[in-house]
Amino acid sequence: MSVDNLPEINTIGVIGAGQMGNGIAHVCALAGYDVYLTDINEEALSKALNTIDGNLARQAARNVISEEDHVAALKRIKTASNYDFLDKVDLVIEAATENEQVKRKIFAEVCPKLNPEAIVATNTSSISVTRLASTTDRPERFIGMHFMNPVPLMKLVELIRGIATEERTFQAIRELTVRLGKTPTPAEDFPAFIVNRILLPMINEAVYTLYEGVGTVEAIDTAMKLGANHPMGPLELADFIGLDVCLAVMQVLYDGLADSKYRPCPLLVKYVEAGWLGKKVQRGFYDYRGEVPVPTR
Ligand SMILES: CC(=O)CC(=O)SCCNC(=O)CCNC(=O)[C@H](O)C(C)(C)COP(=O)(O)OP(=O)(O)OC[C@H]1O[C@@H](n2cnc3c(N)ncnc32)[C@H](O)[C@@H]1OP(=O)(O)O
Ligand SMILES: NC(=O)C1=CN([C@@H]2O[C@H](COP(=O)(O)OP(=O)(O)OC[C@H]3O[C@@H](n4cnc5c(N)ncnc54)[C@H](OP(=O)(O)O)[C@@H]3O)[C@@H](O)[C@H]2O)C=CC1
Repeated sequence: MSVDNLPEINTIGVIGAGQMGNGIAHVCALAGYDVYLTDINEEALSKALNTIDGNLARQAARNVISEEDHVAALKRIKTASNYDFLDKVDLVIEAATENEQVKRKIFAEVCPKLNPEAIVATNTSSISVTRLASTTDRPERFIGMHFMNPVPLMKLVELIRGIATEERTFQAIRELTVRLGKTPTPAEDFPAFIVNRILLPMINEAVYTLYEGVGTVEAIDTAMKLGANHPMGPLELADFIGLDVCLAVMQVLYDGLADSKYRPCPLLVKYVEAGWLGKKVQRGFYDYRGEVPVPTR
């Protein structure tokens, strides 16, 4: 459906400066948008800017972008430790922790400070967009915009309409996605959408395979890399995504679809309870503290 006079998007606020937030800020700034990046954790903000700088430098060194693009993109990103910038943005992309209560609290604080026309997008991996939208003052201008990790490299963005999402909101975010150099794919608003409905049960099954002693960490990852041509083994990928995110998605699938086939593996639960959340904390199915990753089982 074509919709005239789509809302103009020039300035974007990104909430949550973890691995996804920094990737989203990176691609938005590189595409010419002004970006405000915020997080409850000030340390996360400086770490995110360093990561973005490093990733842009790597792209420039490999001639994917020019050095001028690198410098200009970095200049377009402002970090903020409060929400004073919100009246300046046309779009907020929420990329905070995968926890419904955290996200609801963010929307409750953010929405009253936004321009009434501003769009709110969530990068949630699994949570109902309709339910999140219903907690805001703008379900018509609320949408799921699910980027893939690592954001600067992955081409896909799943777009998820909530039940009330207006067509012009969908089309504006679709157009933005294309301007970011990504391919949008619509997904219906059911638990974990498309990619994670398929990918996360595969990862959970890999953890069961480890739990039941069918293979070691190394054997399972080697088997799937060489036997199924996956770029990363499932346990390496779980560490890369974050084991907390993997568990949260499995829990949403298990609760939302009420089917025991989505039961999170107890070993995945144990790793999360230990705080061994994967690469971002240097330990998960591999220990990353040395020169090369060492399997932890
Ligand atoms: C959980 C959810 O809600 C949804 C999800 O995101 S699920 C996760 C989806 N993502 C995946 O499945 C990723 C699977 N892995 C891969 O595709 C690949 O391993 C990979 C693309 C991440 C890395 O590829 P690789 O060839 O092994 O790595 P490497 O050779 O080091 O890097 C390839 C390029 O990526 C760049 N790169 C690697 N990691 C990067 C990162 N985190 N950020 C930015 N750039 C990165 C490198 O600079 C390199 O660039 P050039 O090709 O220009 O040299
Ligand atoms: N990891 C992945 O591969 C993918 C993740 N996603 C989704 O993206 C979102 C972010 O995930 P990811 O980047 O991996 O997670 P991270 O844990 O790397 O980052 C989340 C960041 O959000 C911060 N945060 C927590 N509460 C608030 C708040 N109230 N206001 C602002 N910031 C807050 C966290 O701070 P602190 O650490 O101090 O709590 C942390 O810095 C999740 O919804 C996730 O499901 C989507 C696609 C892929």
